[in-house]
Amino acid sequence: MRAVHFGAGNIGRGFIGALLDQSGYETVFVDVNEALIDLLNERNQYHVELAGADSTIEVKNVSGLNSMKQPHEVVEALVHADLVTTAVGPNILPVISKLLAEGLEKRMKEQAGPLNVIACENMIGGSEALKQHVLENMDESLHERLVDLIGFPNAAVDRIVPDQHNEDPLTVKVEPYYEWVVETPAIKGVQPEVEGITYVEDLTPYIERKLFTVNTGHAATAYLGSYYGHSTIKEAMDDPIVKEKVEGALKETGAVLIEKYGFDKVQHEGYVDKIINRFLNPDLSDEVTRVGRGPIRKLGPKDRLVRPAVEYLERVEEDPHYLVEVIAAALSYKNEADSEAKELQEKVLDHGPTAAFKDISELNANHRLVQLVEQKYKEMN
Ligand SMILES: NC(=O)C1=CN([C@@H]2O[C@H](COP(=O)(O)OP(=O)(O)OC[C@H]3O[C@@H](n4cnc5c(N)ncnc54)[C@H](O)[C@@H]3O)[C@@H](O)[C@H]2O)C=CC1
Ligand SMILES: O=P(O)(O)OC[C@H]1O[C@](O)(CO)[C@@H](O)[C@@H]1O
Repeated sequence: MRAVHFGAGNIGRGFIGALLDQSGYETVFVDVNEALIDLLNERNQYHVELAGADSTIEVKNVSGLNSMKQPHEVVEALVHADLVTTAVGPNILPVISKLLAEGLEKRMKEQAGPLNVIACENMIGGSEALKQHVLENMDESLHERLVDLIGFPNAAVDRIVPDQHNEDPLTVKVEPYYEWVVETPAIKGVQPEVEGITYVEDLTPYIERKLFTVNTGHAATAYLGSYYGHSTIKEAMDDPIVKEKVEGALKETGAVLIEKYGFDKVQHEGYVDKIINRFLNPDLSDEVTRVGRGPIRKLGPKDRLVRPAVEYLERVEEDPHYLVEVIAAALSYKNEADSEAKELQEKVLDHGPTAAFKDISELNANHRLVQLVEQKYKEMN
């Protein structure tokens, strides 16, 4: 079996690639990082270290293609693939969709077999969004065929893989925990057999529970951590002021999730505790700059901060004080090395924090959340 995976980064190598190998796939990584691609082709294998577990996984049967220099080879690989996965980041999905559309078009002309494309990104509806980008890059006469033959099942992926510099650039250190959930209704043909995938009928509760707990908690730690002068997630969580506020934010998202999906309160509290312990893993050093990367995306209407805060106002009918503070910290977040953080601070400077937040969150000026954030931002700056 052959898999084509876009993005040979932390999650690509440290999570998806490892499971594909364990499931018997030969994996072709497609990336723009020439050094990584060259090394993958030189060695055809790499190591995944499980942090704190003193164990290493050898990942074999891998190779690489440079999408900038070898677009024709990528198209050919897509024609013969049994599965396509991505872990490139939400903002890169439109970028890879052009080549993906070309490959799928050729595949549909040369063979009629169905195929599934699974976007493994931190976003709601990632595969569906990729499908829309692919359709935009494909002649309309082929749309019906694509919809019939190519499945884009949405997925939720959870494994913390910090940025890292290892002696061997292919080696990647990951936390032992992982969860990969894929929804079944959109699958075409045979359900891909991948060890570690949990298939579910309805992904919504899983992706929302994950995004509004792991990712809200992580983002809260990053933005509050940065506000209080910390540089790593562990350092931030060791600060009782930050920890109390992160736990408060997760109580608010928990209240939304419990009300919305009927989760058991005690079980959900156990899930939150487990996640906070994952943030505290002493064998992983995660920078607040990685976890806080892309603050404009993270302040978006459907993402981990604004969406649960809006739903808290609607469902719990109280003010989400902790989430408001996290949002105000996110609006205050500065990092010259992060293009979105720079753009955010330019927006705040040019238009003021309230107009910047209103624009990014797509909320009306008179929305209660906008008013609360405006007030909190003033107190904090
Ligand atoms: N790192 C983590 O702990 C987790 C990350 N995720 C999600 O996984 C996705 C990837 O994140 P990471 O692996 O951490 O990022 P990363 O930056 O380590 O990897 C992204 C890879 O995509 C490659 N890339 C960029 N442009 C490309 C293009 N046009 N074509 C092909 N490849 C391209 C980059 O060169 C890089 O190797 C994101 O959506 C993230 O939210 C999800 C769960 C955990
Ligand atoms: O990858 P993103 O969406 O920029 O956000 C970083 C988040 O992704 C993760 O790497 C994995 O869920 C978390 O560590 C963090 O919450």
